[in-house]
Amino acid sequence: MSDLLITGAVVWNDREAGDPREPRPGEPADLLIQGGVITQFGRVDAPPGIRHIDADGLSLLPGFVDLHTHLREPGREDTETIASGSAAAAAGGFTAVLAMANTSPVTDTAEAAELLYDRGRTVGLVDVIPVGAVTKGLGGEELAELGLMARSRARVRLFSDDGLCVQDARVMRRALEYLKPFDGVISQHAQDASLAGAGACCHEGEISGRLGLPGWPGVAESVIVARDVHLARHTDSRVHIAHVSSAESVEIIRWAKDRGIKVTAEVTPHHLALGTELVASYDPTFKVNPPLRPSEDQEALRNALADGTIDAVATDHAPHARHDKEHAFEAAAFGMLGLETAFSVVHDMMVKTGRMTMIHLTRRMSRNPARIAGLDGHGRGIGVGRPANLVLVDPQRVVTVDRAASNSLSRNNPWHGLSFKGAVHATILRGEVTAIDGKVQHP
Ligand SMILES: NC(=O)N[C@@H](CC(=O)O)C(=O)O
Ligand SMILES: [Zn+2]
Ligand SMILES: [Zn+2]
Repeated sequence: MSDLLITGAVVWNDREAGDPREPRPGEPADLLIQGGVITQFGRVDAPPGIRHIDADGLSLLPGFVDLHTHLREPGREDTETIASGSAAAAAGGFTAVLAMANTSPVTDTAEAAELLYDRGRTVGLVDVIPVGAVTKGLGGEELAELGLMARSRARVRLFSDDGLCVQDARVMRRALEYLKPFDGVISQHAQDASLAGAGACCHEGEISGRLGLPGWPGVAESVIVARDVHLARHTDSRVHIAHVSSAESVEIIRWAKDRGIKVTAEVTPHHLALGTELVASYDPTFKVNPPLRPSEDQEALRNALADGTIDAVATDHAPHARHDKEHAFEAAAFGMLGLETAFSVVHDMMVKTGRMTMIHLTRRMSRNPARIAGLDGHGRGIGVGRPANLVLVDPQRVVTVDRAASNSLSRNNPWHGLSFKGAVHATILRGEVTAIDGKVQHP
C-alpha cells in the first residue's frame, strides 16, 4: 500500500463526528496517509519519495456514500457492471455505494449479497455494499433471508425492494419487526400502486394534462410515507424513505421526526434541481420514478435538505440501454444517471447559493448516509487513526457535463450540456487514489 501526502487542502472536518483536537473546519492543513490510515495532520514534513498531491485551493472532505445506486450486475451487464459503476462512483467522489437489489437474479440471499460484496472488493475502486431485498424476488409477499444476509460477510443492514414499493402493510410490519434486533433499516420506494396506475409516466398535473400523458400525484408517495412512519412507530424499528419527491412527504417526515419516530430520508440531485416542465420536451431522459415534480415540491425538498429533515443526498443512479430508453415517452424505461454529477449539482444548487455550508454537504453526502447504512469506515470526521476514505474537491472549478465522457456504460444523463460550479478532483479509498478528474486510477 503506497503512502500519500496531501498538502494545503482546506479540511472540512465535521467536529461533531470527529475529535476536537483535529484541525478546525475550513482551515488548510497537510495530511499524511500511511498504510491506508491517516497518521498525521497539520504541518507535515514529507518523508522522502512519498506520493504528493498539492491541494492548494482544494477542499478535503470525507468520501461520499451513496445510499442508492443501481449497478445492474448480475443481469444487465450491457448497461452497467460492478466495474463500470464503481468507476463512475469513484469519479464522482464516492468511497462507498449501496447497490440496490433489483438485479437479475435479485439480491435476496446471503450468497448473492456476498458475491456482490466480493466482486466490489476485487474491482477495488469503491466499497460496494449490497442492499438486500425485503421480499423474495421482489415479489412483495414472502420475506427474503433478511437475517442470513445481515449475518453474512456482506453485513447487509439496508433492505429494499426498490423499483417496487412494499405494498402490503402486514409484510412491511413483519420485515420491520424482523430487522430490529440487528439494527437493519428498510429503504422504502414509497408509491401506492393503485394511485400510480399502469402506464403512468410522469407527475400528474397541468403539464401531463396538456401533453396527454398519464401521471401520478405526490399523494401516491405520501400515503405510503404516512403509513410507514406509523409502522416504524408501532414496531419501534427504522424506516428510510428513498428518493423523496413531494412536499407532503416532507411534512410527514418532519412530523414523525418531531415525535422521535425512527425515520430517515434521502433526496436525489434530480428531484432537487429538475422540474416537471422538462417532460414537455417528450425526452425520455427526463422520465424517472418518482417523477420530476413542480417547483413547489422542489423548493420544499431544498429546504428540507438544508434544515436536516431530509438526512441524505442519494443518487438513484439508474443506467439504461439506449434501446430501453429511446422510445415514446410512455414506453421508455424509468431512471437517470447520477453518480458522476451528484457533488457538482448539490454544491452548485445548495452551497454556492448559501443554502448550506460545506459541512452540511459533508453530513448529507457522507456522515448521514454512512450512519443510516451502518458503515464504520466511512463518513467519519477526518482524523488521525481513521481510514483514509476521502475526496478532494475544487469549489471554484466549473464543470460542463458531457454524457459521452462518462465512466458509466449508459448515456441516460439528464445533465448533459449543463454547467455547475464545483468539481470532484480526486477520490481516495483507504489511501489509494481511485480517480483523478474523472479518470479512474487502477492500482
Ligand atoms: N428510479 C428509477 O426511475 N428507476 C430505478 C428504480 C427505482 O429507483 O425505483 C431503476 O432501477 O431503473
Ligand atoms: Zn425507487
Ligand atoms: Zn432506485
